[in-house]
Amino acid sequence: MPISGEMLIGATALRGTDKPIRAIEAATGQPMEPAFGGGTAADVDRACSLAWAAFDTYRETAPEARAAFLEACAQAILDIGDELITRAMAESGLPRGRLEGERGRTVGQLRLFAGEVRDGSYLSARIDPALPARAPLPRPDLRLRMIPLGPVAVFGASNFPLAFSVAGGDTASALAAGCPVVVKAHSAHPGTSELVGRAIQGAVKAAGLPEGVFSMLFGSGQVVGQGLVADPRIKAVGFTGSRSGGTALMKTAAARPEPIPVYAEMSSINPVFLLPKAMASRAAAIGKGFVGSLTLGAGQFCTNPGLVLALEGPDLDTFLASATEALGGAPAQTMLTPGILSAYQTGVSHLAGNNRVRKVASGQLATAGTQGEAALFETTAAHFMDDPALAEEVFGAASLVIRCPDVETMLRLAEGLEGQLTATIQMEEGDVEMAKKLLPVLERRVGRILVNGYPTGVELSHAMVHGGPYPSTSDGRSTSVGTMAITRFLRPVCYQDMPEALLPAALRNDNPMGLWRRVDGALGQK
Ligand SMILES: NC(=O)C1=CN([C@@H]2O[C@H](COP(=O)(O)OP(=O)(O)OC[C@H]3O[C@@H](n4cnc5c(N)ncnc54)[C@H](O)[C@@H]3O)[C@@H](O)[C@H]2O)C=CC1
Ligand SMILES: O=C(O)CCC(=O)C(=O)O
Repeated sequence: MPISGEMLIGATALRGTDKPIRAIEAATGQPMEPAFGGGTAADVDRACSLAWAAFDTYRETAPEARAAFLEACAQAILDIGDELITRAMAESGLPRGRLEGERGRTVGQLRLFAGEVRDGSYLSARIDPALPARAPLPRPDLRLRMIPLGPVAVFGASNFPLAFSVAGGDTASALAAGCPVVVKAHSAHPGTSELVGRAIQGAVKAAGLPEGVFSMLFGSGQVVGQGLVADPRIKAVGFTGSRSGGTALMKTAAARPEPIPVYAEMSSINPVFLLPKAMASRAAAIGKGFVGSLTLGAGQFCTNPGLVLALEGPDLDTFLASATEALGGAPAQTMLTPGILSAYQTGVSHLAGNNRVRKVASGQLATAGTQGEAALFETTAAHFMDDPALAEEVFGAASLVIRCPDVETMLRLAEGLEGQLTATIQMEEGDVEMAKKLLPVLERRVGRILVNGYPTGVELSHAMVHGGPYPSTSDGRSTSVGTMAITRFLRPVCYQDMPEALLPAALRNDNPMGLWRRVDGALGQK
């Protein structure tokens, strides 16, 4: 499929007339063909108008039709073939194996949501039958179902050009909920975005759905990004990126005459707690495993383990020696964009230049100006507490180890952390008492707590939480990965004393959708 540089607005493809964007080949730093015309305010208006026009029809599609559409999107992405992988490799610098895996995850996500739509439990159907004889007052007939919020603006992420981008988790969950989607493609991978966008556009057409179910725009954060979030027909926002970008969108959304929810995944340093018995039994193995997670994808994961907390002592020295050795074998890696590389280098040089921080180890030296070198630093708990800048995310393969004098200090540091996507505990049976103290603190701070693993690599499943308190996300009440993500784009409506003829299928007496429903408080399939 030739990449044209056009935006996709409903069923049409057109060239934006605002400042053009070119992808930069990540490995060489050279601009790539073609140029992608940027969207204007008029393009935003057209995409939002089509999305709004599509909403009432799309939201009432039968479960089977919507599920089949999601599966058709997945198949259409696979049908692009190797061109998708080679273009994504060029634009992102990520290796083939990673992108093939990411494509599998993207497709798997769409299929998982197809299953969720068929299952129907997300509708949360509840029926409280009327109690006309209740004294002192009769109870009316009350029925609840979840309905979709409306068109959703989705911002593609730079670091996952497939799984968190045009057809990524936010798009999949919004479409599953019954919301049309307008994507602002990330300028780092416009060609990949166009290929995926055309696959979705084709699936919309083949399913006979209204064209406004999906649009995709290129352009600037100011015109297209802000324009979408301010548009009155957009009713929710999904975003993965920087804290400054996410908080700017939160402000715009909150300042609208009708404020809307923003689900922004932003910065997280994902603390790893190394408990004493685990360190006594396997400090060297933990050091090696940690470096594997730290350097995955050049560290460009929001789940990257950027902070390690451990007790002072010889086991910590063993951990550091092992991590140093593993880092010595870690090649420098191409980073996603010149901007992300330069932000990473600035973050690393701030740590290196901080006289309260010591550089422990480095990865192999860069062989090209587009590569980032991994780095490991250490400091003391006292210095960490004194200098809030040390808790800021350095997006890339850099991490800071905190030497804690005792368990109480480790707990105090945990208590002082900002909201995080994940926290990891490395522990053995003998660490249970300490872990019990840590757990309530972490529950208040993070979205996913894992034991004896590493935080990078999020599973697609029903119980997954990929979210967390601010600033890891703008709204810690939900997840961006896993089927629970559908709830972000839904709200409840209650139908009181509604005649059967007006009730949605989910709430009719004969339960034509065969849903599990809560009838008079009891869950059952009736
Ligand atoms: N924690 C995480 O998951 C991630 C964090 N980042 C961080 O973000 C930095 C920059 O990377 P990007 O991916 O380019 O993120 P970014 O936040 O700069 O951009 C993401 C998207 O939001 C838009 N945008 C940014 N600021 C905006 C604003 N004020 N108004 C409207 N739209 C706006 C951009 O045009 C782009 O489409 C990285 O160096 C890293 O620190 C990046 C990717 C993932
Ligand atoms: O760890 C993962 O698989 C997901 C990471 C992520 O969501 C991100 O980097 O934006």
